[in-house]
Amino acid sequence: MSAAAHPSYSTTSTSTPISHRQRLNGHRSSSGDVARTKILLLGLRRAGKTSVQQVLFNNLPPKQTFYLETTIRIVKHAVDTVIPLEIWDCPGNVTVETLGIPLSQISTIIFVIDIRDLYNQPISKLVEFIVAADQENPNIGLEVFVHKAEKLQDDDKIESFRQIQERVSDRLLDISPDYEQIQLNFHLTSVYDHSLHEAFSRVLHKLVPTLPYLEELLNVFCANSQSPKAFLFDIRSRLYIATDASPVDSATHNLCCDYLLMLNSFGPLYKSIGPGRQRQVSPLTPPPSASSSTLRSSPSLSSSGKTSPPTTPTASTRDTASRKHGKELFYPSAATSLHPATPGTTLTYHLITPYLALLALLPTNVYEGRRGLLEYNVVFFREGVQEVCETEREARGGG
Ligand SMILES: Nc1nc2c(ncn2[C@@H]2O[C@H](COP(=O)(O)OP(=O)(O)OP(=O)(O)O)[C@@H](O)[C@H]2O)c(=O)[nH]1
Repeated sequence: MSAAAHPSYSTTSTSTPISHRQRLNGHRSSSGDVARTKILLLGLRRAGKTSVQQVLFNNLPPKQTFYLETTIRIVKHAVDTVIPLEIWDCPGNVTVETLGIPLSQISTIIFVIDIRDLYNQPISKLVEFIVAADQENPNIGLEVFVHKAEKLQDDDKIESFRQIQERVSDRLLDISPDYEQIQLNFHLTSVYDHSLHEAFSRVLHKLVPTLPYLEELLNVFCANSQSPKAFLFDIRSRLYIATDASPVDSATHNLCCDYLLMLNSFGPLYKSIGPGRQRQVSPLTPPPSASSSTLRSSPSLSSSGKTSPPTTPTASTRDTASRKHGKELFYPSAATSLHPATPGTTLTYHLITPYLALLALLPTNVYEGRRGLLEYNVVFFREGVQEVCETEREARGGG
């Protein structure tokens, strides 16, 4: 997707101590604008830290991570999503002492460990950070990405994953039996599949203070739209920020990720044709047209037994969105049919804020027959999310 359509993820180099700000899990960044939640990427040389950051937040194709140079000093990446993040890509030799700020200012440590590296060194370094974090900031999130997982066959993968967890836990227990209680989260990841996105999304969920409100908005949307699954995605990184209460199955998650990737790649082709004249985009399922007045006819698909006349999918969303976000916006909505056979499923995409999109599975008959009501529910959902984001921004001092 073109850089103009979304705020860019900027990079600054390290490393001045910055003032402490505990509220909302964030700390005012050195640029002075907004309190950013800090995430450290730690691990030995060549573990894959920069690859994780670049693939997620700079759209680097996984194969090109091969050409990344060694990180020699901390690089901070500002990422604007539902919460403002600052991701610190640290060199392999960084220690608690050379970090430049106390761990009390860090929200989460992600320790990246190569799955084939079962030896002493990475585990010692991880344990060193866990012990320091436990003393300085017991609330810190501790996440371990057991990375490059695609390199091993399934059985070896599971065995190595288990061994790494066991060794970390043994080393911690050698130091103190109290470490039995410590909350450490292990994830199998690879830049070559969706596991990295899924793992990082789960890390992010723990950092979003407004998550329960977003989940509730998604639950209401699903109930009123007969949707079996809906996600709120960060468009550019393709991380999901929240989902409804039904369980996430990887296949659905991966499908949504791939659809976003496709839209992001083709987005510029459909870009705005002029101020205030957004082009309707539904590349795979062209919408029937109708009056936007039908959008207001009933608040909920499920509460209406009748089929509403179909309506232009973005009649209201397009207007609201283009008013709010100006002419840079494109792709206000799109949809694709997943199973053409009846009853069929349709995957829909709706832009919610400049960074966030709603992706939802819908029965095709609902999508085709009750489009107006769907759009009505999207408008409610969008207003709710925008309000939550606004509150979050004000609390962090950015609004
Ligand atoms: N097979 C595989 N290789 C990966 C993966 N992620 C990263 N790599 C490779 O690992 C190597 C090191 O990646 P980097 O991202 O530079 O590692 P780093 O931890 O930032 O390294 P330093 O900057 O030296 O600390 C590169 O050749 C990447 O292509 C992965 O998921 N699978």
